[in-house]
Formats: sequence, structure tokens, C-alpha cells
Amino acid sequence: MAIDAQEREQETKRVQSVRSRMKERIAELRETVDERRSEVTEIGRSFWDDISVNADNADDIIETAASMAQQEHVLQGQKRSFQVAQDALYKLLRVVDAPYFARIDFKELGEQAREEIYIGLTSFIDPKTDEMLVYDWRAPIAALFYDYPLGPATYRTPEMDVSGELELKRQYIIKYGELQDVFDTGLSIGDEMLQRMLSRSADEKMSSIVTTIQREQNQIIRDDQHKVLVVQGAAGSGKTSVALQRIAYLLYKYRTTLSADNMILFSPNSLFSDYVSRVLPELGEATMQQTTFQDYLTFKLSDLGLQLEDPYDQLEFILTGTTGDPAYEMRMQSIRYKTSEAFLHIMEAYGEQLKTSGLAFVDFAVGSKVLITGAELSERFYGKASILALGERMEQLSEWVLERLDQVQADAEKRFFRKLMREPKYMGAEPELKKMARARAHRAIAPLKERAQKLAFVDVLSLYKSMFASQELLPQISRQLGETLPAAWPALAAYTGEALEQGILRYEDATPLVYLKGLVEGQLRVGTIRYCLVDEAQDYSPFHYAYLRKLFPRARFTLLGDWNQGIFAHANAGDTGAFSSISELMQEAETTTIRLVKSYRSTREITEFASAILPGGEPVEPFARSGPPPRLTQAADEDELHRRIAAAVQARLDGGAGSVAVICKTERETARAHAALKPLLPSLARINKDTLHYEAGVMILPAYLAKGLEFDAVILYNAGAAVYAEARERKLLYTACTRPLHELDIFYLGELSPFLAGS
Ligand SMILES: Nc1ncnc2c1ncn2[C@@H]1O[C@H](COP(=O)(O)OP(=O)(O)OP(=O)(O)O)[C@@H](O)[C@H]1O
Repeated sequence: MAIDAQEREQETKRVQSVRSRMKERIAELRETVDERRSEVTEIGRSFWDDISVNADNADDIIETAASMAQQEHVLQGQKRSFQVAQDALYKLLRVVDAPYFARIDFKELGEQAREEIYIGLTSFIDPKTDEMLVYDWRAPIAALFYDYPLGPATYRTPEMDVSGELELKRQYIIKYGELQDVFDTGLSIGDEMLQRMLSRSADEKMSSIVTTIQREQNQIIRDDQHKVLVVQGAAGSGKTSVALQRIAYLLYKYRTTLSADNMILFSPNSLFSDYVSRVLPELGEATMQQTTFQDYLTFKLSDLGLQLEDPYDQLEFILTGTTGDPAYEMRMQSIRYKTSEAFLHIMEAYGEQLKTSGLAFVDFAVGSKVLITGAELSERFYGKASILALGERMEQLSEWVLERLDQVQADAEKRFFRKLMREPKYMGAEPELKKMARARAHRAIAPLKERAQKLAFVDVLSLYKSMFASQELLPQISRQLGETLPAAWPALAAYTGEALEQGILRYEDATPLVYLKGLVEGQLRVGTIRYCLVDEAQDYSPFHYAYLRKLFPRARFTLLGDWNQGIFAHANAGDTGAFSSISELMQEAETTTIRLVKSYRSTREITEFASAILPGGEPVEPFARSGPPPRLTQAADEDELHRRIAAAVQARLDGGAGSVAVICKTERETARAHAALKPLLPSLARINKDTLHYEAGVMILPAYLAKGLEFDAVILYNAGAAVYAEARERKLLYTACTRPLHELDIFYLGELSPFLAGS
């Protein structure tokens, strides 16, 4: 709803007045920053002048040390206050051209006057009057803007709940310091604003949604009651956006105790990390560690000398294979089983068993000379019963071994020394020889000490191999647990063993192997991580979650995913309810699942079209934004297909699209299509799993890499029945069709995929 001219005038004036206060403050801060900078430099320079260096007697030494500590203390204090001023300056510089985006008028119960609360990216207090001119969007009272329509409303502060009446909700579009538009919204956050936001072009990088966060999204952003927060959100419902806003929120709320280093976000790949990298800086926050699970596996397993497969190669195998082919079926079994909870239980039970027997300890040797035998280690480890965990017992063993190695090193040093002394050329150089002997002994023993420190007493790879080599081990454990192994277990075991013998570590074996390594070498625990967020959570198996839980014992988890887009083999196995089993797996009482059903990315036509691909899937509700319906075009042969696709790309570009993606099913199809299309579309960029940076334009990529990304227009390369017909391909097709903001063109050869037949 537009507002009248007089009010608009007032609002324009207010923008100017807030801006001029901000500018005054900026000028002051600039001065302060300059002053403090020169103070810091000055103190640094005169550090030694101001210290009385006197080392004649003990008292003087103490005095000198005290004076140095004092100077250091002053210097650190100055550096801190310089940093504080500089941060404040940067924050203001970022918002001075758009100081706020919303206003709410709130009358607290029992109060006469209503308060006008202006909301922006960061708060701003008038230094002269101490008046809060702008509230940070994360301040408790600002939640009213996101959570309530006009009428009764309540917000929560750390001390109490505050109720009252929300009497006005107003939104502003301020650009380059000018008020461009202002309107009142009655219901949820202005459909008008949201319409504008969603009608724009897809950006090169994801943007923050701070001005139009929806109520259900806000609930997730501000949740701080649950240890495990699971979000099942439809495609385009804002999961990634919400995850990033949540990080910014937590950093604000717990700003005295939490920093970006205490958070970690698991992203599907580097391309995606790059795509979302702008949001936090845009919100004025430092970005936190972003990583992929694959990076972690690579880091943990690098010393085993194996060739580690990545999840995309696994997926490519699944998608290019043929159902019914024995090798293919074997692989599918391998994946399903090794990502299951059943296998996790077996591993846990195996870990228990290893407490009493089964670990083959490796000798500690220098060259061929054995210093501590495996048998000795085994005797030490298994000799007397212990209730401690494997890892803790390994720690004890490590202490014992390190002591032994110290002794060995001392003996070696003496021996070396005696030997050197006998050499005529060294005679008379005793002190140097002592040093040489020490260095030599250290060099010989250091690698062994490092091994002991890393608790690397057993050959983990052999241990893992033995799980599959032994005819009895796993059948026996599973009998004890009352579980059954897959029907084709002996063949599956042999299949696994063969690959490991060849030095190949399939993706499905990587996490179990890391898990086993953690069991016998002591689990790596990253206690500094307090919040772990997992995007595209449907791509992780129960096994992954069990592992993450152990890795970050102090963390709260936010898991955001969409079961409809579960395209990995293990995700297809479970289907609905899989998230609830994940919550169980996390074994936390304070767990909740929130569903986001409204989809904001695509037009109503595209969302409805895509939803028809998955009847009975997770519910999706389109946002009321209209555009052309998806177009289905059959091509007679590949030549025609390519000509038509090239024409469609051109048409979308002519229509103003900034990003157009041609989406294929697999890497293999992408490579072929790229070669055929490139002469027709010279600017066509091919994206693969190693692409690090996301750039808008015209691109071609496999569907599984398009996941999480969005484009103005999408062109589906070939949605023929020969390509998308099997159950496992349905979700992939769905994922591809949910990527466009505005337009979707689908081409196909031969028959149309049965999944699209109803459209
Ligand atoms: N409240 C909102 N205001 C404005 N835009 C929004 C809002 N919520 C989501 N969007 C937009 O919708 C699009 C989809 O959001 P996002 O990528 O976060 O969804 P997602 O649930 O992670 O999607 P997917 O699972 O399909 O990858 C983005 O362009 C995002 O900016």
C-alpha cells in the first residue's frame, strides 16, 4: 500500500537526517581510527625506549620484565581499541547509503505511546541524544517485523516476553542514499517487496534475504532452543539463505562468546561455496569455515596412500550404469549397505570387540632393527582388562611407548657419541660431537615418536580389509546383534576386498574407514566448533551423521535438506522419514524438525510443473509469481536438438536473462553435448566437479552439480524416456526442473520421460 505524499516527505527527510548523523559519526570515527593507528605505530616504535633495560642484578631483571609486560599490555589495549573503532567505521560505511529497510510501530501493553522502530543491517545510536535511530535486524524487537501481521504481537527478550500491538509495518527501498520507494504492508512481509525481489535476475552470487525473511524462515534463523534442528525444505524454499542468515544471527546474538571460527558449514562442493560466499560479508559478518565432507575425508586418509573416489564419481557411476547388470547391482548393494545404520552398528560392535582382541600391532622399527615388537605392544595393550575406551587405552599405550623411545634415543645418543669420538678427524671437538650425536639420535627416533603421538599403532587399512577378508567376523557380529547381512554378503565382501587390494577406496568405504581409524587411533574431536550447519543434508548418510556427531561433540547441528532432491543412492533407499531417523541418530533430546513448504525461487508455473514429477513427495507450495509455462519440445535427431537448444539459449539471452544453464543428466552427457553445442554457442562454459568459481552467463553442467544453484533460465538437454525412466532418475529430473527463476525449456529425443508424461 502506497503512503500519502506528506508522510513520504517526512520519511524522505528522516532518511536524510539519519544519513547526516551517520556521516558525522563516520567523520569522527575516521579521526579516531587515524589517531589510534598512529598511537599503535608510535608505541610499537618506542617500545624499547620506554623500557629500562637493566640486567645487572636479579631485581633489575625482574623490573625490566615487568616494564616490558606493561608496555606490551598498553600496546595490545591500543590495538584492540583501534580495531573496535575500525570495525565500527566499516559497519557504518557499509550501511550509510541504505541505513534501514523497514519500520514497525509497536505499542507495548500498558504504555500510552507507540514506538517507531527502524530496522536495518546494523544498529545506529545517535551519539548526541543516545537515541536508537536504527535497530539491527537481529535485535529481539526486530523479530516483530518478520513474525507478525498488524495486531497483537509478542517478542522474546532474554529476560521476558513483551506483548503489545503492532500498529504499522512499513518497508523502504533506499538506494545510493535516496528513498526510492516506501509502502505499508499489513500481512506478512510485503508480498509487494517479495514480488520485486523474486522477479529480479539471478545474481552471480547469492544475496542476503534480510529485508524479506518470512515468518517460518525466521523461526529457523532465531532458533536457539534445540541442539539439533532439522529442516525439510522444498526446493527454493530458502534453506541455504536461511542457513546463512542464521549464522549471522548467532554471531550477533552471542557476539561476546561466539566467533566465526566456532562455526562450520558443510557445502556440497567448492562451486557452491563460492556461490554463497557473498551473503555473510553483505550482512556485515566475517565468513566462517566452509568445507566439504570430501575435503575432510581427503585430509584424514591422505597418509594411507589410497586413491579416494569422490561422491560425484560415485554418482556418475550410478547414473551411467545399467540396472540388472551384475557389476552395477553389486555396487548398489555396496553403497546401500555401507551407508546404512545396520553397518554402523556392526562397526560399533566391532570396536567393542577390538577392546579385548583382534588388533594387530605393528612393530616399531628403525630400518630392519625392531625396537618394540608388535607382540610386546599387544601384550601391553591386551595384557590386563580395562574399562576404558579404545582411544583412551591407545593414549596410555602411547605414553608407555614414548617413554621407551626416550630411553632408546638416549642410548643411541651415547652410542653415536662414542663412535664419533673414535674418529681421528673429530678429536678434540667434544661439544660439537655431543650436538651431532644428539641430532643424529633425534633424527632416527623422531618419526617413531610422531607415530606414537598420532596413536598409529595398528595398520587401519589392514584392519578394515580384514572385516571383509574374514569369512566369520561380520556374520558372527551381525548374528550377535540380531541383524542380517545383505544376502550376497560373501560376494560383496570379496568385491570390497578386491578394490582395497588395488589401492582404490570407493566413496562408500571412505567414511567407515575414517570411522574405524577414529576408533583405534582415538577420535579426532573438534571441540571449538559450537555450531555445525549442513546444507543439502539429504546427501549425507546415517553413517556420515554418526561421524559428524563424534567429530563435533560440543556442537549444535542445523541440518537443512530436501528429501525430494535426494539423488544419492543411499538417500533413495530411505525415502520419507529419513530425516526423522537422522534426528534419532543424533541422539539428542532437544531435536526438532521444521518444514518449509513454500517455494520462492521459481514462478508458479515452473513450481507446479516440477511438483508433478514427484507425486506423493514432500509438499511444495508455489509462490504467486507468474511467468511463461515450461515449454516441451521434441527434436527428431541430435542435430535438430542442438540447433533448437542453441536457438533457445539465444532467445533467453535476447529476452534479458543473465544466466542460462543447459542441464544434462551426467558428466558424460555434458561432455558430449558441450562438444556438439560449442560451435553453435561459442560462449558456452562447461562446469564440472572441479570448477571453483561460479560465473553467470551461458553454461552447461550435470544436474547433480546444478543442485543448490539457480539460473534465470534453464534448458533441459534431453528429457527423453531413454534418459529419465528409472526410479533413481526421477529426483534428478525434479532437481533440474527446480533450478530456474523464470523460464524452463525442456527438449527431448524420442519419447518423453514418463515422469513428465502428466504435464
Ligand atoms: N524470504 C525470502 N525473500 C526473498 N527471497 C527469498 C526468500 N526466501 C528464499 N528466497 C529466494 O529464493 C531462492 C531460493 O533460495 P535458496 O537457494 O536459499 O533455497 P533452497 O531451499 O536452498 O533451494 P534448493 O533446495 O532448491 O537448492 C533464492 O533466490 C532466494 O534468494
